[in-house]
Amino acid sequence: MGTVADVAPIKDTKGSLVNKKPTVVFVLGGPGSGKGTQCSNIIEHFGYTHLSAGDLLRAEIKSGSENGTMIQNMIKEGKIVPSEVTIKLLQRAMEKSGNDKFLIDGFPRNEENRAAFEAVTGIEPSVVLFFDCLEEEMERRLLSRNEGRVDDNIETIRKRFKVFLESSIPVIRYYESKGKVRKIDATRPVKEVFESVKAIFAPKSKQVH
Ligand SMILES: Nc1ncnc2c1ncn2[C@@H]1O[C@H](COP(=O)(O)OP(=O)(O)O)[C@@H](O)[C@H]1O
Ligand SMILES: Nc1ccn([C@H]2C[C@H](O)[C@@H](COP(=O)(O)OP(=O)(O)O)O2)c(=O)n1
Ligand SMILES: [Mg+2]
Repeated sequence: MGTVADVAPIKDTKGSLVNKKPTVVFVLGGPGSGKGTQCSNIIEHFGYTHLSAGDLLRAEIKSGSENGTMIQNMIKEGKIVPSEVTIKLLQRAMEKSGNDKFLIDGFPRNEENRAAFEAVTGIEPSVVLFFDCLEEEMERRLLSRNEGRVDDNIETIRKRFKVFLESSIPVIRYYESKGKVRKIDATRPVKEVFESVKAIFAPKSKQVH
């Protein structure tokens, strides 16, 4: 018990999916905890499609969509965009990928995100990764991320930390109560964090000790 392989969809002898629902792993953790970095590592090794809710929202702003200004303003304030917008983007990206295994990064970020995703898609995550990182380390990382993001400034970062504690931690607690959370000490260097991540994804028979 405990690895993602243990809860992947069941296949029959010809390899067809018996359970047609996609496998979803939610990747959670505070801003700057390393979600995106570790997702890039995971997709290289384990055949998942990485969907970052934040990246999808930023692409929606760039595309000139009618929701663009609202999304931009909310991101700048560190607030969470209404679920219907984010879920639509996630669903579209899932369909477009053609894959049936997804790492959904930065979602669900509040109870509304969580309940709406489950109601709309009928999908529950197999596992929830929680990158647990010290706030001062996350702050250091965000201030040197250098991606030109409107929300990587100290004022917005403080607001994002507050939203994380007030709205996202309860989602993690919810999944903890269902035994789905795999907590990883994310304050360590990237390679060390990935070693812990690998142990969660690799089937036990293939784990290298
Ligand atoms: N374990 C780590 N140690 C030091 N820096 C890291 C680590 N993981 C990620 N970073 C760096 O910190 C910044 C935030 O990482 P990122 O993966 O974007 O986090 P998140 O998606 O959780 O906000 C990036 O500049 C990234 O290169
Ligand atoms: N489920 C989500 C995910 C992100 N957002 C918005 C609000 C977040 O502060 C920003 C940035 O999210 P993103 O996951 O890219 O940020 P970090 O990688 O945690 O630094 O996007 C959202 O409204 N709803
Ligand atoms: Mg990210």
